[in-house]
Amino acid sequence: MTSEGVSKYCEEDEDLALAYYDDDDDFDTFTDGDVDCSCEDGVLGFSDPFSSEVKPRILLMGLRRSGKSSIQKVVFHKMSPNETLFLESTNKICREDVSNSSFVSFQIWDFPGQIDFFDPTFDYEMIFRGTGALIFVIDSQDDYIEALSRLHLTVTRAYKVNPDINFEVFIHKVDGLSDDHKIEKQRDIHKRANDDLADAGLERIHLSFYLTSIYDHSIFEAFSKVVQKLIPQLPTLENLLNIFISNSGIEKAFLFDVVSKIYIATDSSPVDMQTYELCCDMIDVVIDISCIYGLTGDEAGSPYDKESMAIIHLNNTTVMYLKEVTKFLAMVCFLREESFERKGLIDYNFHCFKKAIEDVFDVRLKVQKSRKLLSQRRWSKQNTPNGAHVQPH
Ligand SMILES: Nc1nc2c(ncn2[C@@H]2O[C@H](COP(=O)(O)OP(=O)(O)OP(=O)(O)O)[C@@H](O)[C@H]2O)c(=O)[nH]1
Repeated sequence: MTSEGVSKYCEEDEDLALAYYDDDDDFDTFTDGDVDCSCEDGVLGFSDPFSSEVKPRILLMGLRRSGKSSIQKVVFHKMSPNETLFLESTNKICREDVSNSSFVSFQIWDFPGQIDFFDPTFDYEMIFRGTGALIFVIDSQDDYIEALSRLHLTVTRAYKVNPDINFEVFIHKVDGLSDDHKIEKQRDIHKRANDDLADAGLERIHLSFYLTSIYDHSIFEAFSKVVQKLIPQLPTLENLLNIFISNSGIEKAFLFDVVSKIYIATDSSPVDMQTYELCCDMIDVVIDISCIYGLTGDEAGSPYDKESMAIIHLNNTTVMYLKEVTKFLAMVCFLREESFERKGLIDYNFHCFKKAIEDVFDVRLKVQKSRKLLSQRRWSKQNTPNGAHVQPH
C-alpha cells in the first residue's frame, strides 16, 4: 500500500467545530432543578441574539447505562471506546452544538437515564417541539423489556407533540453478541416495539432500527444515517455525487465530515460496511500523518487547505482517492486502477462538483443571512421606545 500527497489537518479546528452551548434560554422553562447544561470541557460558548438558524435537535434517550454518553463521546469527541468505561453517570441534560459545516449542523441533547421524563412538571412538549430525531438507545446485553416499555412511552408522547420526529432505535452494545444472536435480537425488538404501537393504534409511527457498538464503525454508520435524514440538501448532494461518479469512472464516492467521520451523503449505489470502514481508516491515516508530519513550526493557521489530498493504492487494483471539498468536508472515492489513469478528467469533474457544492452552500448562506436580517429588524422594533425603527449595527 502506498500513499502520496497526504493532506494536513488542524486539531484546533476540531475544538472550534464542536462548540458547546451554554446559554440558558430553553432551560428556563424546565421546572426540574437538576436540569442544566453541562459544559465540562468548556470550549466555546456563544449566544447570538440575532441568530435565527434553527439547528435540528437530536435527542439521545434510553435507560441508565445503556451507552448514550459513550456514543456521544466516541462519535463527536474522539474518545477511545475503552475510556468510556470510566464515564460517570449523566445527572443533567447535556446539550452540545455540532456545526462542523453548513451541512452538518445540529444540537445533541444527552438525557440522564434516571430523569423521570413523564413527571407532569417536566416540560416535555418544549423538548419535542424542536426535535428532528429521537435516538432511543437499548442495551442489547441487558434485559430489554423495561427499555421497550420506556421506548413506547417516549415515542407515543413525542409523536403527539411532533409527528415529524424521526424515531431511531439503536440496539446497542452488540459487540458481545454472535451474528445469529444479533439478528435474532433485532427481530425480536423490532417485533415487540411495533406490536406495542399497533396495539395502541399507532401503526403509522415508523421506527428505524440499527445494530450499533462503539467498538467498531457501526455507531458512525448509524449516526451518519440519522444525520443524513436531517440534511434538507441531501437529494441535491446525492444527485451531484451520482453525476460526478458516472462521468469519472468512479465506483463509489462518499462525502465525509472529516471531524466526526459521519458521511453526509453518498451516491445511490448501496453502501457496504467494509467500504465505509476503509474510508474511516483513510481519514484517520490522513489526519494522524498530517498532525505528526504535516505541520511546520511556523504555521499559524489551519494546514488543511485546498491542496489537501491523499491517494492509496490497495492490493486488489482498487484506488482510494481523498480530496478536500470544503474546510470540513472531504470526498473519498473508490475506483479501479484503469480508471485512475484518467486522473486529469477526474480532477476536472471534481472541480465542477466542488463548485456546485459551493453554490449549494451559497444558497443556504443567503437564506440564513436574510433570516438574520429579518430577526434583527424585528428585535430592533421590539426594543425601541414607541416602536421607532433603529438600524442595527
Ligand atoms: N460492550 C459495550 N459497552 C458499551 C458500549 N457503549 C457503552 N458501553 C459501556 O456502557 C457503560 C455505560 O455507558 P454510559 O455512556 O455512561 O451510559 P449512559 O446511557 O450515558 O448512562 P447514564 O448517564 O447513567 O444515563 C459504560 O461502561 C460504557 O463503557 C458498547 O457499544 N459496547
